[in-house]
Amino acid sequence: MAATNFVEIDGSYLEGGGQALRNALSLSCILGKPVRVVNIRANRPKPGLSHQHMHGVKLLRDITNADVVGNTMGSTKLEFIPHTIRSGNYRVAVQTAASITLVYQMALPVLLFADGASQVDATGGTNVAFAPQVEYMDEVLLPNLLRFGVSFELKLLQHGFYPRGNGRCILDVEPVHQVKAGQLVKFGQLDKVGGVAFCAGRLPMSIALDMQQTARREIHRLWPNQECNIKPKKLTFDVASDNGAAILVTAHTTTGCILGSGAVGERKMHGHLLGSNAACKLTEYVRKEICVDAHMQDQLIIYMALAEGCSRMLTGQLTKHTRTAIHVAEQITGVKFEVTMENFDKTLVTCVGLGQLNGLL
Ligand SMILES: Nc1ncnc2c1ncn2[C@@H]1O[C@H](COP(=O)(O)OP(=O)(O)OP(=O)(O)O)[C@@H](O)[C@H]1O
Repeated sequence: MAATNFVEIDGSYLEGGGQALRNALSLSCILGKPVRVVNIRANRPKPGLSHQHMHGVKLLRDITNADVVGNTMGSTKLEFIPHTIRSGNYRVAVQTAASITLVYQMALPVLLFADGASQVDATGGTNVAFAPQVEYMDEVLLPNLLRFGVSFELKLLQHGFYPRGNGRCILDVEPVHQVKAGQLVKFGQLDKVGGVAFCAGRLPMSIALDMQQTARREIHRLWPNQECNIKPKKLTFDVASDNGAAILVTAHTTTGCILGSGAVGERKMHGHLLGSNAACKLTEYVRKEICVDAHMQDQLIIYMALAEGCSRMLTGQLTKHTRTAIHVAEQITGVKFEVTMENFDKTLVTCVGLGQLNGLL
């Protein structure tokens, strides 16, 4: 039997987190290229695969009927040989608070290249630290992806927080013929500030109000007359049974840019700190007049690499996550990203994508 020709990705490069694995496997499925990822999450306190990554790998294995070696807890090496992408209804049951959105981050680009509509019903964490909150995926990622001709529908049925999880979402994805090049370079002017500040379980409504009011004060300190519609909420028991608190603040510009900034409460819930953290980051983006926020940067790289034509995004300084995503995308797709400093704190990222066609439609 002929030896498999793997593209080898070093998971310890730059950020050294799970995102290199997620991007590598998504691209592997879309391009039909076997990949081997070594040194997985080498820069994390507990290196190797954790629940979220294992569930993500299993989901991509199911979607592409892949041959997989090394998908075990703590594994630092994985070999993945994908076959044809199949549309369908998939279920991911994470028993911990591992992030549902990170599992979706892996599956969404792949399902765009399937032969029909798909659904992924997932349980796990919906609002956890170091991952996009479900609200961010819906209110920030979705409108940014619409610029690339990509859409999805996300239903949040149950919130899930650290440590128990138990959240549940359903993601519906329609396939595309091709991803379009996205243009995210004109900031225009700040139009609206919105968002949500919520708490759940035994936490009092005062925490949600604290987050909302502190965030609003921070926005008004810079722009006293700015409309600022952050909704405070106490979630009802039927949609959130455990204690949890989180905020997402969004800025919408006159040219249609949407930037987001969030914070999730951990053991001690200080509403004013969560509110000011989220709002301060957002005001920094708006003051710089960038079109793509610090977390959206790395999440758009895979779409820029796959798109037909030249995509451009104007953002702040590149994060390590973004530089890692660029490195992985360049290695697997062969496309080249160009990064130019516009100012000392603004960066223009350009990429002529692969123009990957969905051969199954
Ligand atoms: N507050 C946030 N809002 C939106 N997206 C976020 C936020 N925090 C992290 N992310 C995104 O979540 C992803 C995390 O990637 P990372 O490689 O750190 O994950 P991981 O290694 O799987 O997790 P871990 O940090 O547990 O090792 C990145 O795409 C990052 O942009």
